[in-house]
Amino acid sequence: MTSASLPRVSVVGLGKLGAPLAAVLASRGFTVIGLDVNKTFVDAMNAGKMPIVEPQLNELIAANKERLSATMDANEAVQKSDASFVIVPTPSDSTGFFSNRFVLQAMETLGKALRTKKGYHVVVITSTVMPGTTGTEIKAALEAASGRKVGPELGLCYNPEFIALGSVVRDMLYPDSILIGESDAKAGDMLQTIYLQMCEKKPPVQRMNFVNAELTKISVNTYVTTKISYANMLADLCDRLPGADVDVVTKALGADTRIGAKYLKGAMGYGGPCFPRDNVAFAALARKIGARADVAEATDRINNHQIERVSGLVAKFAKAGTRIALLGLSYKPQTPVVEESHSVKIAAKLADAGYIVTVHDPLAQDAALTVLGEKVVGASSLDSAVRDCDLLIVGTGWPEYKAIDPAWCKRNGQRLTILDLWRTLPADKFADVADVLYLGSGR
Ligand SMILES: NC(=O)C1=CN([C@@H]2O[C@H](COP(=O)(O)OP(=O)(O)OC[C@H]3O[C@@H](n4cnc5c(N)ncnc54)[C@H](O)[C@@H]3O)[C@@H](O)[C@H]2O)C=CC1
Ligand SMILES: O=C(O)[C@H]1O[C@H](OP(=O)(O)OP(=O)(O)OC[C@H]2O[C@@H](n3ccc(=O)[nH]c3=O)[C@H](O)[C@@H]2O)[C@H](O)[C@@H](O)[C@@H]1O
Repeated sequence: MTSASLPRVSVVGLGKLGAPLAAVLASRGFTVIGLDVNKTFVDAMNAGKMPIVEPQLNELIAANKERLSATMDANEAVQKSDASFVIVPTPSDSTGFFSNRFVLQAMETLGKALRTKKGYHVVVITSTVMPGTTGTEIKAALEAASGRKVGPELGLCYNPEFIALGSVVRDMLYPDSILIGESDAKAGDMLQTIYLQMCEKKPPVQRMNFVNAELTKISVNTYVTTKISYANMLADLCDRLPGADVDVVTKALGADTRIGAKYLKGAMGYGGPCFPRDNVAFAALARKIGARADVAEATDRINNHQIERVSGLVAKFAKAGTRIALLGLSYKPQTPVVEESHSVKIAAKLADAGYIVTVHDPLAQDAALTVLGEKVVGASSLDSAVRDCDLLIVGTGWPEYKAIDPAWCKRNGQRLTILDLWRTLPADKFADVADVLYLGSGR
């Protein structure tokens, strides 16, 4: 299709997910206008450089400038588009439910703008929302603000993304499948057309009603976290069984196609802005409506237990007052995000237990220090962190740490203990100077 024959798209919320979606759509020929309440992001998109760490993002924005713009004016965004993707935050509340307050604000501004727009428009909710809310409060807010009924003149879809930070662009271009919850076939057809043009390899498209799509989104994340906690439960077992090695067991397990090898590494727990909260939301929903969610609840408990598991192990090797260097603070490598990071939680727990903790991260050190405050000290460099400690912990498996020089680990007549939570360091390289202990293997 030519750009002129494609639907024009607006993306509401130019954050970690919205900015890459806008850039990927523009790179596939769509004319895209971004809308955000944050002027910094709008200006940055117009200047061609977003302050978001995501591979390929700024290259795509720069290469597709002529089809990509951003505004703070909802009227402009609505007038210049046929479909609006809403990707605003849905923070968890104290009960574990996601709050729709930003989505409802977006319905209000989009709805008002739609009052003066002629012709068909589809509103697509991409933010993760609680099952049962697109067809109720979100639809009601859109209809009230726009003065239109969802139907022939106004489409509504729930269309979550299954992308992981650090590979957002690739995941958008090559998704396993596309999930569309639709108000009616006309709305779903337009969204399917957009995806079949946007994705490099045409994915299967699963179309359904809103609630099934909403449930599928949090079920995928909840199921995957179950796999991770299962692997961590195995790792805990292997720690205590002489000769056992969790990598050997999970490799064999994953070879069974009913199980599969992905997300089955027995190591630390899962963190980040999505996995922990989606799992908790799933369980909270089940409890609210009288269903059971024992698996999700156990998954969360095992995940939280990983912090105790590591601090218990540290206590075996080090007394309070010991200088510990903790390397890696982001919730996974290649991102500055520290939300629900196990490493950050471990750093706080060790500091509270009286250890002297120095932390290092290639990208996330400042963000982590904002959370940890003065409990810990930020390292001035990787080598100083390694040289000036009595116990070294590799908490997040950044590839950079593979290059640690064994000479930095030399201690006067003593061997350094290294707890390598993700089995990142090549143990043999350190054989002369340090004992590298991997979690998940019986010693
Ligand atoms: N980041 C991720 O890896 C994924 C996020 N999600 C979901 O996507 C949603 C957004 O997540 P992120 O992009 O990470 O959030 P983010 O916080 O990085 O970005 C959200 C953006 O929305 C803007 N915004 C807030 N209210 C607005 C409004 N009324 N109108 C216009 N813009 C508004 C903010 O200024 C911000 O730029 C959440 O529901 C999240 O659960 C889903 C899958 C993956
Ligand atoms: O709903 C979301 O927002 C997204 O959440 C995750 O994406 P993300 O959090 O960016 O990152 P992942 O790479 O999946 O890692 C999540 C966490 O799981 C951990 N993990 C991963 C794999 C594994 O075997 N074990 C394990 O603990 C990682 O270290 C990390 O802390 C999902 O992978 C995406 O499909 C989903 O769209």
